[in-house]
Amino acid sequence: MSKKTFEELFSELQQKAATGDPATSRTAELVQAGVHTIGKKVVEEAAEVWMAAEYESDEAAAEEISQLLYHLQVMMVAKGISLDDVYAHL
Ligand SMILES: N=c1c2ncn([C@@H]3O[C@H](COP(=O)(O)OP(=O)(O)OP(=O)(O)O)[C@@H](O)[C@H]3O)c2ncn1[C@@H]1O[C@H](COP(=O)(O)O)[C@@H](O)[C@H]1O
Repeated sequence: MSKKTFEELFSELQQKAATGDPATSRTAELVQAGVHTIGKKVVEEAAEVWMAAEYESDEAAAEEISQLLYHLQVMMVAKGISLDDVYAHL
């Protein structure tokens, strides 16, 4: 299992969005597709978090949560929203 922090993933995604090939990078593909496509993935993953938390194992819920966090970060990158922009509201 790969392990990275929220901040490390965000840096990686910024790099992928800037220089990644949409044919091989999911992040570059999503950023190219745009906010509408990313928004649908955010909603889909949020629903999967809810279902996994209610009906599946903690491990399954954790995996769905990781996918939601990934798609939220992709949305941030696509919009040019930084970690500090979000942390300012926490
Ligand atoms: N953490 C993630 C990550 N989590 C989720 N996903 C994507 O989200 C998908 C999960 O959503 P679904 O189960 O709905 O997948 P799907 O049904 O195939 O999705 P659709 O194509 O139908 O929309 C996975 O198949 C991945 O494509 C991720 N894709 C990439 N990362 C990490 O992001 C970094 C950059 O990745 P690339 O941009 O692909 O190089 C790497 O460190 C990756 O590990």
